[in-house]
Amino acid sequence: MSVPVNDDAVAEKKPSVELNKDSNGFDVVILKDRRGFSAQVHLYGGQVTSWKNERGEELLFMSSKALFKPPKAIRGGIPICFPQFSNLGLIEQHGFARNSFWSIDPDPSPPLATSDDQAVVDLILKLGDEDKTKLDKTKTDKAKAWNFSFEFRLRVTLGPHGELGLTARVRNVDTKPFTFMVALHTYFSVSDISEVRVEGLETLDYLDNLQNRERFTEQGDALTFESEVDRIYLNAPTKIAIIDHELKRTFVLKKDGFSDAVVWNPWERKAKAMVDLADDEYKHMLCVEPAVIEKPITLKPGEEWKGRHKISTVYSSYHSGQLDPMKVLESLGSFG
Ligand SMILES: O=P(O)(O)OC[C@H]1O[C@@H](O)[C@H](O)[C@@H](O)[C@@H]1O
Repeated sequence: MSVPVNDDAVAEKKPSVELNKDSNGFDVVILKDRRGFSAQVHLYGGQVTSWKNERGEELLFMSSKALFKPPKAIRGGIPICFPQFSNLGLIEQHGFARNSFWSIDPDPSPPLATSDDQAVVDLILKLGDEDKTKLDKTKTDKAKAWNFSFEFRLRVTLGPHGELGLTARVRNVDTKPFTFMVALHTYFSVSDISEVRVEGLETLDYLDNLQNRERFTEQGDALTFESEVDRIYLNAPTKIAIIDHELKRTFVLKKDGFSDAVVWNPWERKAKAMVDLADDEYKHMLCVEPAVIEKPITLKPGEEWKGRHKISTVYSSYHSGQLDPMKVLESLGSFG
């Protein structure tokens, strides 16, 4: 059941999209839908940094200590890991997309678009032959180790029911093949990590980043959290649900083109060691990230890869114990 809205008020509003500046002077795109949902996308990182519902409540987690200081990545929202995940390669941790300045994509035109039921922005990060020299100067030596001409297009959409959609497309415009990993490192805002469970990953195999990426099989009914978790779930299904008992709110994730899903919470000790996360903030965040890690993608010249990530919220009157834990995903069958 979604939160009731006044249909007359909804009919009067139109979706909107505009380019603006944040308080640090960074370029941001603000999307608004008819119901009062909104999203903010920073051109720095091509990163969604806010997604709010019609009551103005933030649905993504953003650290109170996030640094808006390039080349540091912004801690929260949806950073993009590309062309490498974590330290699984020669270049910097999680790649360079999250600390590069993206542009508004002039193709398709117009790049900031609205229709009756959605607001859209198209961003691009590219490295063509003519850009290589320019980008090389701004990149660390490590990033130069992945030196191919590519175009990464990101479409961010705020849909008719406030759902947030990200479509990622990577095209090889080089003369040589290249291989990459990618993750949409989504930080969800949760009431209290101890009150949250994740459904959809039961019985899957995962690589445990805390144990030298050894392979295990998930045993439990659903994932719950009582200590640090850092796992790459392999061949993850299309739908995953994050159920927040305290808020009676479920995030429904639908993905396409991303074979894996990362689940991460740093917990107390690691949070304390992170300069851009307050000590207690690990309690209010959970990362669930559509990703391609175990089997990286190779594109020949001219080829393109596409992946989609769509998130929506469902509010329900159930609370812990009232609903069969295995049935939440099934009961969300109408999600398109
Ligand atoms: O601190 P970073 O580079 O943003 O990474 C945060 C976390 O990102 C997760 O996706 C990884 O699985 C973790 O291992 C990592 O610690």
